Amino acid sequence: MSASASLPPGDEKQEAVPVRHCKGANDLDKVVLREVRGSSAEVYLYGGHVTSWRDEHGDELLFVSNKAIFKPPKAIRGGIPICFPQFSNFGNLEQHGFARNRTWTIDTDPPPFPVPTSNTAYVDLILKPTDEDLKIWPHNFEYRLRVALSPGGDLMLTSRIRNTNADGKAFSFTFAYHTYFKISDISEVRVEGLETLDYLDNLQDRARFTEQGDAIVFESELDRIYLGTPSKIAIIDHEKKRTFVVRKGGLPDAVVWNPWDKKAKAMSDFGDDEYKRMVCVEAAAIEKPITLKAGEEWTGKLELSAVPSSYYSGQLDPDRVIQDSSVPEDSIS
Ligand SMILES: O=P(O)(O)OC[C@H]1O[C@@H](O)[C@H](O)[C@@H](O)[C@@H]1O
Repeated sequence: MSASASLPPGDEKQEAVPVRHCKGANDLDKVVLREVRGSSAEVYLYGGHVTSWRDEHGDELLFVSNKAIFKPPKAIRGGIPICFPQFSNFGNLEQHGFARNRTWTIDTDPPPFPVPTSNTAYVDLILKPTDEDLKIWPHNFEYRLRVALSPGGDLMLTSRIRNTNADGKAFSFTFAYHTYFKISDISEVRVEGLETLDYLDNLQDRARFTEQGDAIVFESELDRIYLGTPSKIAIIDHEKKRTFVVRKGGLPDAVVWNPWDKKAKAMSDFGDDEYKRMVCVEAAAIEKPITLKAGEEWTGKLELSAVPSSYYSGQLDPDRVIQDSSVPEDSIS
């Protein structure tokens, strides 16, 4: 059942095919991945952007705004935008870089890649700079993104970015998988795994603080870059009795963001009350930009699982959450 999406655009009615290339909102190309037990994911070629991840019951796990604009050049509000080659305004490019509003292509012949376990549905995408891109960021690169859905329904994103500069020049970039998780109610959610860490507070000119709480809870706007984080972070949704587990490799930092009411109202592509149903926890490399010499490649991985909260019952101690891993460490870093 493993398959890459080299299939021609087709009709979504043929349900059994695990990887399907078809049309999404506003006729944009998208790829649908289906896993044998019923979970699924959707990836738009616009942005190389995952817009849906559903569990085996069909429950959506990612937040996408009802007001999201599926139309270039605006990035899609929700899902997993890719921030590259710049996170936020850490540089002279547009906010969060340009990868999230470029149209990627399906990579039908990616270079050797660890073979996914059988029954994994996946698609390989590629982004290369256009002449226009090279005017604003004068570096040649090949960005290969694999989006995969495991037989258990875990969503796995692997980014491989190669410096293909012919002039031998190095380049540096910052990066984030800007994941919007769908939650029952922001007041019922806590994020564990970031305790005692230093963070830069985007709401206070990026001043540096040390996290004092047992876990992050939300009572107002929050916009922080946690530094040097463990490879595992848990988002616990008490009302839904569901825990999202974020595992990351090659991405030392983690951004936590909720816009709260005022900023929600200021965003044209976001509903006034939608901040209650989302939280962003973003695996990132920000404080220390990644530098690639000509010919070098960097890999950044994200693995998302959704498990019943009882899975962690009695072991919400953050150290336990971080150390208890069902994924071998070497498969993620
Ligand atoms: O509106 P954008 O460009 O998608 O950014 C959304 C948010 O993205 C977060 O990653 C930033 O920390 C926030 O400061 C920002 O507001």
